[in-house]
Amino acid sequence: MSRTFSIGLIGARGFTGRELLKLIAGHPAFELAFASSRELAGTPVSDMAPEISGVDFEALSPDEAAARKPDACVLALPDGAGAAFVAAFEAASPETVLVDLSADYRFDDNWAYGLPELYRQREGLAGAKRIANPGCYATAAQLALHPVNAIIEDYPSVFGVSGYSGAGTTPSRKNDTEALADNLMPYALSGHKHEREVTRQLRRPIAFTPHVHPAFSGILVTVHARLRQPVSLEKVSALYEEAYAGEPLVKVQDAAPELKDGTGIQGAIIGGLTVVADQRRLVVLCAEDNLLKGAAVQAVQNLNLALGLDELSGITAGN
Ligand SMILES: NC(=O)C1=CN([C@@H]2O[C@H](COP(=O)(O)OP(=O)(O)OC[C@H]3O[C@@H](n4cnc5c(N)ncnc54)[C@H](OP(=O)(O)O)[C@@H]3O)[C@@H](O)[C@H]2O)C=CC1
Ligand SMILES: CC(=O)N[C@@H](CCC(=O)OP(=O)(O)O)C(=O)O
Repeated sequence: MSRTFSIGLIGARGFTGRELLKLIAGHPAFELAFASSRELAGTPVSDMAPEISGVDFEALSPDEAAARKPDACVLALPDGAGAAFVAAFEAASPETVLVDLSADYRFDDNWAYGLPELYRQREGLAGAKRIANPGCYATAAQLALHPVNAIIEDYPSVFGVSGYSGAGTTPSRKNDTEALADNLMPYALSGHKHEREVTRQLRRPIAFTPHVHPAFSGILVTVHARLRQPVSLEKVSALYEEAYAGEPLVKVQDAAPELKDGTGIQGAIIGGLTVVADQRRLVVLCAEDNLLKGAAVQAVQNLNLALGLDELSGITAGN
């Protein structure tokens, strides 16, 4: 009988929290230790995740959560809300693996940056104790750019669209379905946190503009990059095929993925590779689900690596 691992979840009522509940429930080696939600405290988790019985949501303080000493705890909280929980675990249960979904620790060298397909070795994700989960657009943009990062010039442009679930459960214009109806909503035209995040990881500036689309979830990024030297489409395609050959969650295809192709899948799709302008300009697209590869699925990959399990355990490999 292989060992099971106790997993705590803080922010379980959120859009990413809901997806994490489903993944934890379906994971062969995970057992939900607790699910924290202030609003839903006292109600059964099965109301949100029917696969999980016998557990109620709790409104746990940081100290109460840390005192439970789970093998791992996922923080699915808005930016800025996780620090008290991190401090409590550092004090009372430092051995607990922490995976944070917010942007709070992505720029902290003491936390591993958890995009396994690109950085599992560089970041030492296997056995890591503190893992910062990448942002949703940042995941798609890096999967699209990393294979050609050495042959492009600065300032690739990234046009991103995300479903409104990306804005979280706190009401805002970005998750206002009436404002979004028949609309496409640009925001953070420059300086978005994912611009800084991708720049830090790829060590090059990018020009990123996000937009919200009317559907609940689904991310599509369209990238334009200038090539240092003329490169044929065949050579560029070979770079992507090689980069993701052994990665079941990243599919490389010829056709440009549409938004819906990435919605609801656990991985990401790269496609639409185009080389124009005397072979000096590259176009590439990436589609994913902001709540899955953009958040919860990636968090499970990171939990698996941190706990010494197969990286895709509990995840249906591929798209
Ligand atoms: N949505 C997405 O597509 C993605 C989101 N992320 C990031 O993941 C994190 C979670 O995202 P998401 O699920 O959308 O967020 P939500 O806002 O939907 O959920 C967060 C939950 O945390 C709880 N919460 C809020 N503030 C506090 C607090 N101060 N203390 C304790 N609990 C609190 C709330 O539940 P309650 O009030 O019931 O306690 C809330 O429902 C965010 O940092 C987000 O930026 C990352 C990638 C993709
Ligand atoms: C539509 C929308 O609002 N999306 C969010 C991205 C969610 C996310 O990945 O945020 P973190 O980087 O904090 O994890 C945004 O642009 O801020």
